[in-house]
Amino acid sequence: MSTHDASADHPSSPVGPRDSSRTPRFAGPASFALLPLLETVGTADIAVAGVPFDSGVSYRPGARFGPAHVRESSRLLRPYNPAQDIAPFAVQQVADAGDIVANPFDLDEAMEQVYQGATELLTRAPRLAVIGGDHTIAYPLLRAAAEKHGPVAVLHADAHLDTWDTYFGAPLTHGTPFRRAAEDGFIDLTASAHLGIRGPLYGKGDLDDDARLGFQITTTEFIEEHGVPAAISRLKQRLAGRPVYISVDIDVLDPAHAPGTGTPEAGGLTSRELLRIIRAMSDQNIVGVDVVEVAPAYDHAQLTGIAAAHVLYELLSAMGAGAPSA
Ligand SMILES: N=C(N)NCCCC(=O)O
Ligand SMILES: [Zn+2]
Ligand SMILES: [Zn+2]
Repeated sequence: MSTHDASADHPSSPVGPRDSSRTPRFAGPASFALLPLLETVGTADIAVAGVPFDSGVSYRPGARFGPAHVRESSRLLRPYNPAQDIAPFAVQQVADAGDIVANPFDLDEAMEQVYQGATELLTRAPRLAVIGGDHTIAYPLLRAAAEKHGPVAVLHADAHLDTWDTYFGAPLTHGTPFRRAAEDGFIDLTASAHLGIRGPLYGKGDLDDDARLGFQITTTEFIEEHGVPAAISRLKQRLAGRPVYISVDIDVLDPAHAPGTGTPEAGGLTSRELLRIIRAMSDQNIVGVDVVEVAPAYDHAQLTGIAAAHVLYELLSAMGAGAPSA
């Protein structure tokens, strides 16, 4: 066990998480992984930001409490990740930027606030790791990412396509962000993929619409049939060489692994499968990530919060190992 931060011996190296061998990890406020606040370190390589917003949901509400729950569930994370042989908070400065505020009563204004908030944060940290919030927030986050990098290859892990058209006539909901982002040119549709798709649809046409947009689908059945390594090489072939944005809807996991979510679907990935797939993305140029749809009111024993915290930790590790973002 290390008894000090990465920063203690090397003042110029990144400021690491609060040292939980000196201050109990259950004491004090919960930033993500007990990381320093962005306002303390000024600038960072990656800013972790919450977006407590769930006015886009079609079923169970509550993802507005996701950021606080994932932070609270992340206290046990340790500084060294043996699975990727990396200390993600020592090789890069990661800091918690707090929450981007979004109007819960005006979805259009909220989307603008998330876009502006992300854009402003990108002046202080070149890459963002966002905790949702419902999946609607991927739209303004992709807008901000595309403005910086051009259309991004999206790796979208989710039980749902999220390329539906409208709900009750509303164009922006948590079931539609990738359709809107595709229409607006934020996504490189020659290199984007859904992972973990399963469950009932409104009709076969949902798949036709999605295919017409240009996404590749790796279903849960594909993983069951061919295994995780085959899924990984399929995804890598698809993404290769592009700036990659990874959006993880926690409902990609089976409800046994992540019950605390708004639209759960049986038959999902295990957290072990998802973590392994994320690790394999460490050779990609990951320019931004989000982990969304954690709804703590439906969680038990922090199962979903801990899964989401580990997913984000693995993403941050992969970003630390991967190609530069610029
Ligand atoms: N993005 C998430 N989690 N769910 C979308 C579900 C859309 C529906 O109610 O059909
Ligand atoms: Zn989903
Ligand atoms: Zn989703």
